[in-house]
Amino acid sequence: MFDLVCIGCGATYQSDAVIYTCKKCGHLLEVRYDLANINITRKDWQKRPISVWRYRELLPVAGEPVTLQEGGTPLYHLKRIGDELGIKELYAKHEGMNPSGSFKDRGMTVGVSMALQLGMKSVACASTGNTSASLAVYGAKAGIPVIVLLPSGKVALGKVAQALMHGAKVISINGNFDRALEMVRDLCETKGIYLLNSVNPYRLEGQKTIGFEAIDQLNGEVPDRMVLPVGNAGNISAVYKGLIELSELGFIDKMPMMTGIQAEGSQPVVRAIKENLPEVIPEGSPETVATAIRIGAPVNAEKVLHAIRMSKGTADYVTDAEILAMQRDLAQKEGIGVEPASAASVAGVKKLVEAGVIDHDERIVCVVTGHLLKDPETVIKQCAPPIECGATLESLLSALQL
Ligand SMILES: Cc1ncc(COP(=O)(O)O)c(C=O)c1O
Ligand SMILES: N[C@@H](CCOP(=O)(O)O)C(=O)O
Repeated sequence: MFDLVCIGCGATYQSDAVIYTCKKCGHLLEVRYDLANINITRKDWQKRPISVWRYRELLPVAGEPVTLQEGGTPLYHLKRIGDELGIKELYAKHEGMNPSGSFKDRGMTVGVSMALQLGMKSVACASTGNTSASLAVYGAKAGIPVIVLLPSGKVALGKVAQALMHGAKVISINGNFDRALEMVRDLCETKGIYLLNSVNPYRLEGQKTIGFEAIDQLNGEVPDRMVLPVGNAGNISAVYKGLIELSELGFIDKMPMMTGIQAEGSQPVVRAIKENLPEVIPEGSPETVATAIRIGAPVNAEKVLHAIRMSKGTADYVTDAEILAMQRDLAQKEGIGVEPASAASVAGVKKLVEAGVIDHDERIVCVVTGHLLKDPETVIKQCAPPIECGATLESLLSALQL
Protein backbone atom coordinates (compact mmCIF):
# COMPACT_ATOMS: atom_id res chain seq x y z
CA MET A 1 0.00 0.00 0.00
CA PHE A 2 1.34 3.41 -0.93
CA ASP A 3 0.31 6.95 -1.87
CA LEU A 4 1.94 9.77 -3.74
CA VAL A 5 2.62 12.57 -1.27
CA CYS A 6 3.67 16.15 -1.95
CA ILE A 7 6.95 16.94 -0.21
CA GLY A 8 5.86 20.60 0.08
CA CYS A 9 2.29 20.67 1.39
CA GLY A 10 1.71 17.00 2.19
CA ALA A 11 -1.24 16.66 -0.23
CA THR A 12 -1.90 13.00 -1.02
CA TYR A 13 -2.69 11.48 -4.40
CA GLN A 14 -3.78 7.95 -5.18
CA SER A 15 -1.29 5.51 -6.58
CA ASP A 16 -3.07 5.32 -9.95
CA ALA A 17 -2.81 9.08 -10.62
CA VAL A 18 -0.65 10.09 -13.59
CA ILE A 19 0.95 13.06 -11.90
CA TYR A 20 4.49 14.32 -11.36
CA THR A 21 4.14 17.45 -9.20
CA CYS A 22 1.56 18.61 -6.69
CA LYS A 23 -1.59 20.09 -8.26
CA LYS A 24 -2.00 22.36 -5.23
CA CYS A 25 1.46 23.84 -4.69
CA GLY A 26 3.66 22.58 -7.55
CA HIS A 27 6.22 20.80 -5.36
CA LEU A 28 7.68 17.39 -6.09
CA LEU A 29 5.96 14.16 -5.09
CA GLU A 30 7.28 11.02 -3.46
CA VAL A 31 5.97 7.51 -2.98
CA ARG A 32 5.05 6.84 0.64
CA TYR A 33 4.45 3.28 1.84
CA ASP A 34 2.50 2.08 4.82
CA LEU A 35 5.69 0.81 6.43
CA ALA A 36 3.90 -0.42 9.56
CA ASN A 37 2.12 -3.00 7.42
CA ILE A 38 5.10 -4.24 5.42
CA ASN A 39 5.93 -7.74 6.55
CA ILE A 40 9.46 -8.44 5.46
CA THR A 41 12.79 -8.99 7.16
CA ARG A 42 16.31 -8.36 5.87
CA LYS A 43 16.86 -12.12 6.06
CA ASP A 44 13.91 -12.73 3.70
CA TRP A 45 15.43 -10.31 1.21
CA GLN A 46 18.81 -11.97 1.44
CA LYS A 47 17.33 -15.30 0.34
CA ARG A 48 16.52 -13.72 -3.05
CA PRO A 49 19.00 -12.97 -5.87
CA ILE A 50 20.53 -9.53 -5.51
CA SER A 51 18.73 -7.21 -7.94
CA VAL A 52 16.29 -4.31 -7.90
CA TRP A 53 13.46 -6.79 -7.44
CA ARG A 54 14.92 -8.33 -4.27
CA TYR A 55 13.30 -5.34 -2.54
CA ARG A 56 9.89 -5.48 -4.20
CA GLU A 57 7.95 -4.87 -0.96
CA LEU A 58 9.38 -1.33 -1.11
CA LEU A 59 8.57 -0.83 -4.80
CA PRO A 60 5.27 0.31 -6.31
CA VAL A 61 4.82 -2.28 -9.09
CA ALA A 62 1.94 -4.71 -8.52
CA GLY A 63 2.33 -7.34 -11.25
CA GLU A 64 5.20 -8.77 -13.27
CA PRO A 65 7.79 -6.06 -13.94
CA VAL A 66 9.41 -5.19 -17.25
CA THR A 67 12.87 -6.44 -16.35
CA LEU A 68 16.24 -7.15 -17.91
CA GLN A 69 17.84 -8.26 -14.62
CA GLU A 70 18.98 -4.83 -13.55
CA GLY A 71 20.81 -4.16 -10.30
CA GLY A 72 23.02 -6.65 -8.51
CA THR A 73 25.97 -4.54 -9.62
CA PRO A 74 29.44 -5.19 -8.16
CA LEU A 75 30.72 -3.32 -5.13
CA TYR A 76 34.47 -3.07 -5.67
CA HIS A 77 37.02 -2.36 -2.98
CA LEU A 78 39.26 0.44 -4.33
CA LYS A 79 42.45 -0.92 -2.86
CA ARG A 80 45.10 1.08 -4.70
CA ILE A 81 43.27 4.40 -4.82
CA GLY A 82 42.23 3.89 -1.20
CA ASP A 83 45.85 3.25 -0.17
CA GLU A 84 46.98 6.41 -1.95
CA LEU A 85 44.32 8.44 -0.13
CA GLY A 86 44.90 6.67 3.19
CA ILE A 87 41.37 5.24 3.29
CA LYS A 88 41.07 1.52 4.05
CA GLU A 89 37.42 1.18 3.21
CA LEU A 90 36.81 2.93 -0.07
CA TYR A 91 34.33 1.18 -2.38
CA ALA A 92 32.85 1.80 -5.81
CA LYS A 93 29.37 0.53 -6.68
CA HIS A 94 29.71 0.03 -10.43
CA GLU A 95 26.38 0.98 -11.92
CA GLY A 96 27.90 0.78 -15.38
CA MET A 97 27.32 -2.97 -15.07
CA ASN A 98 23.56 -2.60 -15.53
CA PRO A 99 21.92 -3.81 -18.78
CA SER A 100 22.21 -0.49 -20.64
CA GLY A 101 25.38 0.52 -18.79
CA SER A 102 24.05 3.00 -16.22
CA PHE A 103 22.04 3.28 -13.01
CA LYS A 104 19.08 4.57 -15.00
CA ASP A 105 18.03 0.96 -15.61
CA ARG A 106 17.05 0.62 -11.96
CA GLY A 107 14.68 3.51 -12.46
CA MET A 108 13.39 2.42 -15.83
CA THR A 109 12.50 -1.14 -14.83
CA VAL A 110 10.12 0.41 -12.29
CA GLY A 111 9.10 3.45 -14.37
CA VAL A 112 8.26 1.51 -17.53
CA SER A 113 6.47 -1.17 -15.49
CA MET A 114 4.37 1.60 -13.94
CA ALA A 115 3.69 3.09 -17.39
CA LEU A 116 2.10 -0.22 -18.41
CA GLN A 117 0.31 -0.59 -15.07
CA LEU A 118 -1.18 2.89 -15.52
CA GLY A 119 -2.30 2.04 -19.06
CA MET A 120 0.00 4.56 -20.76
CA LYS A 121 0.54 4.08 -24.49
CA SER A 122 3.86 5.86 -25.01
CA VAL A 123 6.76 7.20 -22.93
CA ALA A 124 9.23 10.08 -23.26
CA CYS A 125 12.19 11.79 -21.63
CA ALA A 126 14.78 14.50 -22.11
CA SER A 127 18.29 13.30 -21.64
CA THR A 128 21.98 14.02 -21.50
CA GLY A 129 22.22 10.46 -22.85
CA ASN A 130 21.87 7.70 -20.28
CA THR A 131 18.21 8.22 -19.48
CA SER A 132 17.42 8.05 -23.20
CA ALA A 133 19.50 4.90 -23.70
CA SER A 134 17.83 3.20 -20.77
CA LEU A 135 14.31 4.28 -21.71
CA ALA A 136 14.89 3.05 -25.28
CA VAL A 137 16.00 -0.34 -23.93
CA TYR A 138 13.09 -0.79 -21.50
CA GLY A 139 10.59 0.64 -24.00
CA ALA A 140 11.77 -2.01 -26.48
CA LYS A 141 11.40 -4.74 -23.86
CA ALA A 142 7.90 -3.50 -22.99
CA GLY A 143 6.88 -2.99 -26.63
CA ILE A 144 5.86 0.63 -26.10
CA PRO A 145 6.90 3.62 -28.28
CA VAL A 146 9.64 5.88 -26.92
CA ILE A 147 10.42 9.55 -27.68
CA VAL A 148 13.69 11.08 -26.45
CA LEU A 149 14.84 14.71 -26.64
CA LEU A 150 18.60 15.27 -26.62
CA PRO A 151 20.65 18.49 -26.48
CA SER A 152 22.20 18.68 -29.94
CA GLY A 153 25.93 17.89 -30.07
CA LYS A 154 26.21 17.36 -26.31
CA VAL A 155 25.45 13.66 -25.93
CA ALA A 156 28.18 11.02 -25.85
CA LEU A 157 28.29 8.76 -28.89
CA GLY A 158 27.57 5.44 -27.18
CA LYS A 159 24.39 6.80 -25.63
CA VAL A 160 23.01 8.16 -28.91
CA ALA A 161 23.86 4.83 -30.55
CA GLN A 162 21.87 2.96 -27.91
CA ALA A 163 18.79 5.19 -28.20
CA LEU A 164 18.80 4.83 -31.99
CA MET A 165 19.44 1.08 -32.10
CA HIS A 166 16.79 0.24 -29.51
CA GLY A 167 14.23 2.03 -31.65
CA ALA A 168 13.45 5.29 -29.85
CA LYS A 169 12.33 8.32 -31.83
CA VAL A 170 15.37 10.53 -31.23
CA ILE A 171 14.91 14.30 -31.45
CA SER A 172 17.95 16.55 -31.29
CA ILE A 173 17.09 19.91 -29.71
CA ASN A 174 18.88 23.15 -30.48
CA GLY A 175 19.17 23.94 -26.78
CA ASN A 176 20.64 22.46 -23.62
CA PHE A 177 19.31 19.64 -21.43
CA ASP A 178 17.38 21.99 -19.15
CA ARG A 179 15.45 23.36 -22.14
CA ALA A 180 14.87 19.85 -23.50
CA LEU A 181 13.38 18.85 -20.14
CA GLU A 182 10.99 21.83 -20.18
CA MET A 183 9.95 20.86 -23.72
CA VAL A 184 9.35 17.20 -22.95
CA ARG A 185 7.32 18.11 -19.86
CA ASP A 186 5.07 20.27 -22.07
CA LEU A 187 4.86 17.52 -24.69
CA CYS A 188 3.84 14.89 -22.15
CA GLU A 189 1.27 17.18 -20.56
CA THR A 190 -0.25 18.13 -23.93
CA LYS A 191 -0.28 14.68 -25.51
CA GLY A 192 -0.82 12.34 -22.56
CA ILE A 193 2.59 10.71 -22.93
CA TYR A 194 4.17 9.20 -19.81
CA LEU A 195 7.16 11.24 -18.62
CA LEU A 196 10.09 9.18 -17.41
CA ASN A 197 12.61 11.72 -16.23
CA SER A 198 13.47 11.75 -12.55
CA VAL A 199 10.62 14.14 -11.78
CA ASN A 200 8.60 10.91 -12.01
CA PRO A 201 8.40 9.64 -8.41
CA TYR A 202 8.00 6.01 -9.46
CA ARG A 203 11.24 5.98 -11.44
CA LEU A 204 13.20 7.12 -8.41
CA GLU A 205 11.88 4.18 -6.41
CA GLY A 206 13.97 1.81 -8.51
CA GLN A 207 17.09 3.92 -8.06
CA LYS A 208 16.91 3.84 -4.26
CA THR A 209 17.90 0.15 -4.39
CA ILE A 210 21.54 1.20 -4.97
CA GLY A 211 21.74 1.97 -1.25
CA PHE A 212 19.95 -1.24 -0.25
CA GLU A 213 22.37 -3.35 -2.28
CA ALA A 214 25.46 -1.54 -1.01
CA ILE A 215 24.48 -2.32 2.59
CA ASP A 216 23.69 -5.95 1.75
CA GLN A 217 27.08 -6.23 0.04
CA LEU A 218 28.77 -4.79 3.14
CA ASN A 219 27.07 -7.55 5.19
CA GLY A 220 24.65 -5.14 6.80
CA GLU A 221 27.21 -2.45 7.66
CA VAL A 222 26.02 1.05 6.78
CA PRO A 223 28.66 3.18 5.05
CA ASP A 224 29.64 6.36 6.89
CA ARG A 225 29.33 8.22 3.63
CA MET A 226 27.80 7.70 0.19
CA VAL A 227 29.21 9.84 -2.60
CA LEU A 228 27.34 10.40 -5.85
CA PRO A 229 27.79 12.59 -8.92
CA VAL A 230 24.91 15.05 -9.11
CA GLY A 231 23.18 16.33 -12.23
CA ASN A 232 19.39 16.39 -12.14
CA ALA A 233 19.80 15.25 -8.51
CA GLY A 234 17.36 12.35 -8.62
CA ASN A 235 19.79 9.60 -7.76
CA ILE A 236 21.23 10.97 -4.54
CA SER A 237 17.72 11.94 -3.43
CA ALA A 238 16.41 8.46 -4.21
CA VAL A 239 19.21 6.69 -2.32
CA TYR A 240 18.62 8.90 0.71
CA LYS A 241 14.86 8.23 0.64
CA GLY A 242 15.42 4.50 0.46
CA LEU A 243 17.79 4.53 3.41
CA ILE A 244 15.30 6.54 5.47
CA GLU A 245 12.80 3.76 4.76
CA LEU A 246 15.28 1.12 5.93
CA SER A 247 15.85 3.15 9.05
CA GLU A 248 12.10 3.47 9.71
CA LEU A 249 11.76 -0.28 9.27
CA GLY A 250 14.48 -0.73 11.89
CA PHE A 251 16.83 -2.44 9.40
CA ILE A 252 19.63 0.12 9.87
CA ASP A 253 20.55 2.26 12.84
CA LYS A 254 22.40 5.13 11.21
CA MET A 255 22.38 7.10 7.98
CA PRO A 256 25.36 7.70 5.69
CA MET A 257 26.41 11.30 5.09
CA MET A 258 25.07 11.92 1.59
CA THR A 259 27.73 13.68 -0.42
CA GLY A 260 27.07 15.17 -3.84
CA ILE A 261 29.77 15.99 -6.37
CA GLN A 262 29.26 18.28 -9.35
CA ALA A 263 31.53 19.57 -12.09
CA GLU A 264 33.11 23.00 -11.65
CA GLY A 265 31.25 24.40 -14.66
CA SER A 266 27.89 23.04 -13.55
CA GLN A 267 27.51 23.30 -9.76
CA PRO A 268 24.19 24.87 -8.71
CA VAL A 269 23.68 22.36 -5.88
CA VAL A 270 27.19 22.89 -4.52
CA ARG A 271 26.61 26.65 -4.42
CA ALA A 272 23.32 26.22 -2.56
CA ILE A 273 24.95 23.95 0.03
CA LYS A 274 28.08 26.04 0.49
CA GLU A 275 26.18 29.32 0.71
CA ASN A 276 23.42 27.75 2.80
CA LEU A 277 20.75 28.99 0.39
CA PRO A 278 17.10 28.01 0.92
CA GLU A 279 16.91 26.85 -2.68
CA VAL A 280 19.06 26.00 -5.69
CA ILE A 281 19.64 28.91 -8.08
CA PRO A 282 19.77 27.53 -11.63
CA GLU A 283 22.85 28.12 -13.79
CA GLY A 284 22.11 29.36 -17.32
CA SER A 285 25.06 27.91 -19.22
CA PRO A 286 26.41 24.77 -17.54
CA GLU A 287 29.54 23.33 -19.14
CA THR A 288 31.69 20.28 -18.41
CA VAL A 289 33.43 17.38 -20.13
CA ALA A 290 31.15 15.16 -18.02
CA THR A 291 28.17 15.73 -20.31
CA ALA A 292 25.94 13.45 -18.21
CA ILE A 293 25.95 16.06 -15.42
CA ARG A 294 25.89 19.15 -17.62
CA ILE A 295 22.68 20.34 -15.94
CA GLY A 296 22.02 23.85 -14.66
CA ALA A 297 18.50 23.54 -13.27
CA PRO A 298 18.24 20.23 -11.38
CA VAL A 299 14.63 19.16 -11.24
CA ASN A 300 15.14 17.44 -7.86
CA ALA A 301 16.65 20.54 -6.24
CA GLU A 302 14.38 20.44 -3.19
CA LYS A 303 14.97 16.78 -2.57
CA VAL A 304 18.75 16.93 -2.84
CA LEU A 305 19.11 19.86 -0.43
CA HIS A 306 16.99 17.96 2.08
CA ALA A 307 18.99 14.74 1.63
CA ILE A 308 22.39 16.39 2.04
CA ARG A 309 21.38 18.61 4.95
CA MET A 310 19.43 16.01 6.92
CA SER A 311 22.19 13.43 6.60
CA LYS A 312 24.89 15.97 7.59
CA GLY A 313 26.58 15.37 4.28
CA THR A 314 28.14 17.89 1.97
CA ALA A 315 28.59 18.89 -1.67
CA ASP A 316 31.62 19.99 -3.61
CA TYR A 317 32.80 20.38 -7.17
CA VAL A 318 35.70 18.90 -9.10
CA THR A 319 37.38 20.32 -12.18
CA ASP A 320 37.22 18.60 -15.57
CA ALA A 321 40.94 17.82 -15.21
CA GLU A 322 40.28 16.11 -11.84
CA ILE A 323 37.40 14.14 -13.34
CA LEU A 324 39.50 12.88 -16.26
CA ALA A 325 42.50 12.09 -14.04
CA MET A 326 40.27 9.94 -11.82
CA GLN A 327 38.67 8.28 -14.84
CA ARG A 328 42.20 7.18 -15.84
CA ASP A 329 43.10 6.15 -12.28
CA LEU A 330 39.99 4.00 -11.95
CA ALA A 331 40.73 2.39 -15.31
CA GLN A 332 44.45 1.84 -14.81
CA LYS A 333 44.83 1.29 -11.06
CA GLU A 334 41.60 -0.57 -10.35
CA GLY A 335 40.48 -2.01 -13.71
CA ILE A 336 37.17 -0.16 -13.46
CA GLY A 337 35.94 1.53 -16.63
CA VAL A 338 33.58 4.43 -16.06
CA GLU A 339 32.41 7.47 -17.96
CA PRO A 340 33.58 10.94 -16.86
CA ALA A 341 30.54 11.88 -14.73
CA SER A 342 30.98 8.68 -12.73
CA ALA A 343 34.60 9.43 -11.96
CA ALA A 344 33.45 12.70 -10.37
CA SER A 345 32.32 10.85 -7.23
CA VAL A 346 35.77 9.34 -6.54
CA ALA A 347 37.53 12.56 -7.61
CA GLY A 348 35.33 14.33 -5.06
CA VAL A 349 36.46 11.95 -2.33
CA LYS A 350 40.10 12.67 -3.21
CA LYS A 351 39.48 16.41 -3.00
CA LEU A 352 37.56 16.18 0.29
CA VAL A 353 40.15 13.90 1.91
CA GLU A 354 42.94 16.26 0.92
CA ALA A 355 40.92 19.17 2.30
CA GLY A 356 40.43 17.33 5.62
CA VAL A 357 36.64 17.19 5.22
CA ILE A 358 36.56 13.38 4.91
CA ASP A 359 38.26 11.40 7.70
CA HIS A 360 40.67 8.61 6.85
CA ASP A 361 38.74 6.07 8.92
CA GLU A 362 35.42 6.53 7.12
CA ARG A 363 33.79 3.64 5.26
CA ILE A 364 32.90 5.25 1.94
CA VAL A 365 30.79 4.00 -0.97
CA CYS A 366 31.16 5.96 -4.21
CA VAL A 367 28.49 5.35 -6.81
CA VAL A 368 30.13 5.17 -10.22
CA THR A 369 27.16 5.68 -12.43
CA GLY A 370 27.93 4.75 -16.05
CA HIS A 371 30.22 2.58 -18.15
CA LEU A 372 33.44 3.68 -19.87
CA LEU A 373 32.14 2.74 -23.32
CA LYS A 374 29.30 5.24 -23.09
CA ASP A 375 31.70 8.01 -24.11
CA PRO A 376 34.45 6.51 -26.30
CA GLU A 377 35.39 9.88 -27.80
CA THR A 378 36.50 11.32 -24.46
CA VAL A 379 38.50 8.14 -23.83
CA ILE A 380 40.26 8.24 -27.18
CA LYS A 381 41.18 11.90 -26.73
CA GLN A 382 43.03 11.05 -23.50
CA CYS A 383 45.01 8.06 -24.77
CA ALA A 384 47.94 7.73 -27.16
CA PRO A 385 46.81 6.08 -30.43
CA PRO A 386 47.67 2.43 -31.15
CA ILE A 387 51.23 1.93 -32.43
CA GLU A 388 51.18 1.20 -36.18
CA CYS A 389 53.13 -1.96 -37.04
CA GLY A 390 53.96 -4.00 -40.15
CA ALA A 391 52.81 -7.63 -40.27
CA THR A 392 56.19 -9.19 -39.37
CA LEU A 393 57.84 -10.25 -36.11
CA GLU A 394 60.69 -7.86 -36.83
CA SER A 395 58.28 -4.91 -37.09
CA LEU A 396 56.52 -6.07 -33.93
CA LEU A 397 59.77 -6.23 -31.95
CA SER A 398 60.72 -2.84 -33.23
CA ALA A 399 57.30 -1.39 -32.35
CA LEU A 400 57.64 -2.83 -28.84
CA GLN A 401 61.23 -1.63 -28.65
CA LEU A 402 62.32 -5.15 -27.60
C1 LIG B 1 26.52 8.76 -15.74
C2 LIG B 1 25.71 9.70 -14.92
N1 LIG B 1 26.16 10.04 -13.72
C3 LIG B 1 25.49 10.87 -12.92
C4 LIG B 1 24.30 11.42 -13.32
C5 LIG B 1 23.61 12.33 -12.38
O1 LIG B 1 22.51 11.71 -11.78
P1 LIG B 1 21.31 12.60 -11.27
O2 LIG B 1 20.78 13.32 -12.45
O3 LIG B 1 20.34 11.63 -10.73
O4 LIG B 1 21.86 13.53 -10.28
C6 LIG B 1 23.77 11.09 -14.58
C7 LIG B 1 22.51 11.63 -15.10
O5 LIG B 1 21.88 12.47 -14.58
C8 LIG B 1 24.49 10.20 -15.38
O6 LIG B 1 24.04 9.84 -16.57
N1 LIG C 1 22.06 12.40 -16.86
C1 LIG C 1 20.67 12.30 -17.13
C2 LIG C 1 19.96 13.60 -17.13
C3 LIG C 1 18.47 13.38 -16.96
O1 LIG C 1 18.25 13.01 -15.69
P1 LIG C 1 16.94 12.28 -15.18
O2 LIG C 1 17.43 11.46 -14.05
O3 LIG C 1 15.99 13.33 -14.82
O4 LIG C 1 16.38 11.44 -16.26
C4 LIG C 1 20.53 11.52 -18.43
O5 LIG C 1 21.17 10.50 -18.56
O6 LIG C 1 19.81 11.93 -19.30
